[in-house]
Amino acid sequence: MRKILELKSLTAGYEEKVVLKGVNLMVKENDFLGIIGPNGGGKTTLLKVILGILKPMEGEISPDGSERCNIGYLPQINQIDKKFPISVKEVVLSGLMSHKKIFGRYNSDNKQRAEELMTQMGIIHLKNKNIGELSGGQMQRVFLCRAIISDPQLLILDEPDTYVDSNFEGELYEILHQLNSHMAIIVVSHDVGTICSHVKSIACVNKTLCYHDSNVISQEQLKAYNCPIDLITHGEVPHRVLKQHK
Ligand SMILES: Nc1ncnc2c1ncn2[C@@H]1O[C@H](COP(=O)(O)OP(=O)(O)OP(=O)(O)O)[C@@H](O)[C@H]1O
Repeated sequence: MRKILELKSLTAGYEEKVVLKGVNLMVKENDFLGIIGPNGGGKTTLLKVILGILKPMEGEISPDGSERCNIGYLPQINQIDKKFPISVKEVVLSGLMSHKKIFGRYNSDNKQRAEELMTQMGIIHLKNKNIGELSGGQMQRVFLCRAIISDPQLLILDEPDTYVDSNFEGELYEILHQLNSHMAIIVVSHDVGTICSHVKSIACVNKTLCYHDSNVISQEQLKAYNCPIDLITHGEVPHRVLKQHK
């Protein structure tokens, strides 16, 4: 499997504050990696480094600069300015912004692809609405269309299950599995049970990164993670084993 991104001995943070230290991670085509970790553990910071928004303090990211693979990104919905006057259709097409000339127009193929994606996500009837008029779940679908319209090599989703009802959650992971046949996926989620039942590998991020080349993590392995977490497993045993009541 071809490598599309690698982080080596990476340290990253903000001004004097070190958030991530000694992080090593390799992403290969068709990987489906789930990132879990406590609040403030550094998951979003890791995504910012991968996206090239945040420069590492130390370490190496390869390929870098203009060589970086094409990345589609679904941000946390609460980070989006809902007052910005832009229609659903324009948001979806804006995922192609870096692929067209400045002031260039979207061509008919671009518009057709946007319509296909909006139909697939069940939001075609909203295409002329202003983004600020949508519910959180509808907005998730719009931004997912935007993230995949350029057919990226790597798709990154930051908490895609927020605002999403259980019907669409099933559909969402079905769509992600289809996309995973031709793109690598990294998904950050607090819904550990859901994420672990869909991904192929897991990274626990809490200042350092512990990588598990499987979607099963034992309690022993979680000790390295250094924070309380449910036991995640699949098959004969329940998906979550919660602590006993005292
Ligand atoms: N722009 C910033 N400037 C300074 N500190 C920041 C900045 N962004 C995040 N931090 C700090 O970095 C640490 C890691 O934040 P980050 O957002 O990466 O965590 P996270 O694992 O994504 O958390 P959550 O699960 O709450 O989304 C936190 O202590 C946070 O306060």
